[in-house]
Amino acid sequence: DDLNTDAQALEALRKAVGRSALPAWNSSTQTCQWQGVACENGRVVELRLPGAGLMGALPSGVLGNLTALRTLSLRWNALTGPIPDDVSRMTELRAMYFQHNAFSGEVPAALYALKNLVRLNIGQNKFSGEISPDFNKLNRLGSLILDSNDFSGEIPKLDLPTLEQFNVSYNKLNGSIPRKLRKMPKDSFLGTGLCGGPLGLCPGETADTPAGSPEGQPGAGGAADVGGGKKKKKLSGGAIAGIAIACVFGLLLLLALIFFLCRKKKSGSAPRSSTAAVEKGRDLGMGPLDGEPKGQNGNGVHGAGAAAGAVPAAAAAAAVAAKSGGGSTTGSKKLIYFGPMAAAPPFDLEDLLRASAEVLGKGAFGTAYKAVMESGAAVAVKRLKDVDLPEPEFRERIAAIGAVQHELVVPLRAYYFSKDEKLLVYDYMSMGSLSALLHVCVHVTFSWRHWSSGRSGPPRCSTKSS
Ligand SMILES: Nc1ncnc2c1ncn2[C@@H]1O[C@H](COP(=O)(O)OP(=O)(O)OP(=O)(O)O)[C@@H](O)[C@H]1O
Repeated sequence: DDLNTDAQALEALRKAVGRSALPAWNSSTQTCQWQGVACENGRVVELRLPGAGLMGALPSGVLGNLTALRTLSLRWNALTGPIPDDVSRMTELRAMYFQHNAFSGEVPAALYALKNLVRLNIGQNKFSGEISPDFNKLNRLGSLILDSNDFSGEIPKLDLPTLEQFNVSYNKLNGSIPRKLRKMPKDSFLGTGLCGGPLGLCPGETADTPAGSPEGQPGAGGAADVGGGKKKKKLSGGAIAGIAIACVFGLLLLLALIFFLCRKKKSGSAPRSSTAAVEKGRDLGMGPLDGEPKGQNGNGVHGAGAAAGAVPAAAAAAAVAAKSGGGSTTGSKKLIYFGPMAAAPPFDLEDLLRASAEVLGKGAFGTAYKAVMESGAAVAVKRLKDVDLPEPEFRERIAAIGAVQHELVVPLRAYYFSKDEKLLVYDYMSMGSLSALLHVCVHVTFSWRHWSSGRSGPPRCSTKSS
């Protein structure tokens, strides 16, 4: 490997393709001074013969002897045939410019041995076959120009980290542009059947297909999947709206279900007591049996509208009791009377069931109702709550109360007992509550003049002034 060897190679090249084009190359002049030749350290390092009128096929075993060559430019000539295999010996080659010739055949495997190649331009020739993935071996390439040839098939996955210029335009290529090449401009791929990247979406590809996926997209012309990537489809706006509506609807349904279950649990967990019976009465549409006292001002005074909203509360309670099978222990489902009334009961349970009722007041042991029966007779019914005595004991205690006879004690006339319902029936006292009279009239509207005038009868209240 010396200049002499280089000179012989150049002379052989001239004879093969430039006999008429390179008359100045003769032995009378220094090799390094020949047209297009540049030397360095006694070796030919550059051969530039662009548009020199070279014709024919490159001879084998010639270029390979230029082992120090770094730049080989034979562009714009009429060179034909394949690139000879011995180019692999030009291991120092940095730049190869073969564009605008008529080279043909496949790119020889020998070319991929030129590891130092930075610029390779074999565009505008007649090269054919597929673009080899072996171009990846030329990992110093900054420029790879393959345009205007007869390359076919798909572009292989090329991963050339320093590649800045790439052109495969006007070849018979198809399929998807590989991921790493999609950054190249559109001009790099014109006149091909390629898709993706700067050329727009491939069939079946969506706008948000990640950069890593295109290699997996089917190419135009039914090309096979070359990358094994996965399609990732974006949800449409309609689908997102549908999902959102479904979520809201599902949430509402869930809330409704929870609400329903809570209510069911609440009603289901209530103890089977008079309170439960009241709730049952409500469920039966009997009205507010155990709410705020109606027709009463909170101190036991029956107001003008006392009867408003009257409901068959006691009757309802009794009915509930009867329905609940509460009389099972007695089997009678009857009112039990005391004293002389026991012989000739003025009304029975049925009458009480049909009576309309209004709440008089609530005490510690239950609620008192005024029950007015169809006959017009009125009684006060105390509906006991939380009294959980066995029937014999209850009867015994009530009998003791029923036996009390005193002019200052409201007589207990009858009672009803069942497991879930216990009613005490008293005479109805129509004069109102002493407590109310004391608290409202005495402190607020009691008239001393009225009192001192010596008029008879109870002091009257002025609801207006109170
Ligand atoms: N027999 C009756 N006639 C007229 N009104 C009555 C009668 N019994 C009770 N009331 C009215 O009903 C209110 C409540 O009576 P209730 O007996 O429930 O009160 P309480 O004695 O405080 O109750 P508890 O003994 O359960 O604590 C009374 O303040 C009164 O106004």
